Amino acid sequence: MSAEKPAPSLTELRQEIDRIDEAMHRLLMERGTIIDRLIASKKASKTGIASAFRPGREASMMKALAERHEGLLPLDTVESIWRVIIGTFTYVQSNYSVHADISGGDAPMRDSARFHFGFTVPYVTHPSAAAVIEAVASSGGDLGIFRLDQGATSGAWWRTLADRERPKVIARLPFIERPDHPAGTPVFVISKPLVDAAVRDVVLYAAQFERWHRGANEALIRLGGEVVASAADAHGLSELIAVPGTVEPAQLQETLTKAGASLAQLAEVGSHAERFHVK
Ligand SMILES: C=C(O[C@@H]1C=C(C(=O)O)C=C[C@H]1O)C(=O)O
Repeated sequence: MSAEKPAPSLTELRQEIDRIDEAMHRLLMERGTIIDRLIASKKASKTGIASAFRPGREASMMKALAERHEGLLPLDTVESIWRVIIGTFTYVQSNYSVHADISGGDAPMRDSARFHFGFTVPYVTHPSAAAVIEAVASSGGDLGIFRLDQGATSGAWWRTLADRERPKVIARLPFIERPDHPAGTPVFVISKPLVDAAVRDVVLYAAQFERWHRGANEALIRLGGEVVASAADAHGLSELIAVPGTVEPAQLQETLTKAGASLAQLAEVGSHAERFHVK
């Protein structure tokens, strides 16, 4: 009969945890030592350091994290830890605030901001998407967040992003989509234009129609696109349309026109990374 190995003592297990915690903390501090070089490199880039946020890089890091993850630690936990790390590392490169539209309630927006950017980054509330857009437009390098599923009363907020210098949508959160996400309210992130640092897997357009046709919906879906939001106003019907970045504006215009919609105006209002789902 072989003697059973005695169970490790609590003291031994705690020593093991202390060793791992110290190693993790030292690695995080080491990650921090890269910041000065990151700042210098971004200052030299075309986009500059006004906003250090690089949404394409973040989306691919979050996707890699979800694909790599295994074991008993919930994905919610590792995702939130890395969101805080990344949001804070972006903040220490160049301070920013997150402006949130709380017209649909503060709690889901606060959860989203804290989950995706942490507690070090200031959270500033506003009564509407329009107010968030203006706050970002007059800031140095702040971010704004608002819900995709705005009520009809919020109007066609996306139209105010159309001019070249205006803020643009740069990300859609959460990066890792799944049922029961702990901060899963779908939100757009806006910032001043990121020039060549924007990710263009999905491109968003403000489209103004004199007349819409149901067939245009199906034609849009065949292109891999969708209507994200719509609002009727004095100018007719205004839609926020998302299409894959590979679709040229002329192709989008032709597709909608051929399907019977009478398009008066089409303007790009931002772009974001390809959406990523896990079960
Ligand atoms: C570090 C960078 O800056 C930001 C912070 C990131 C991070 O902490 O990993 C990733 C992307 C950027 O939004 C970077 O551009 O690589």
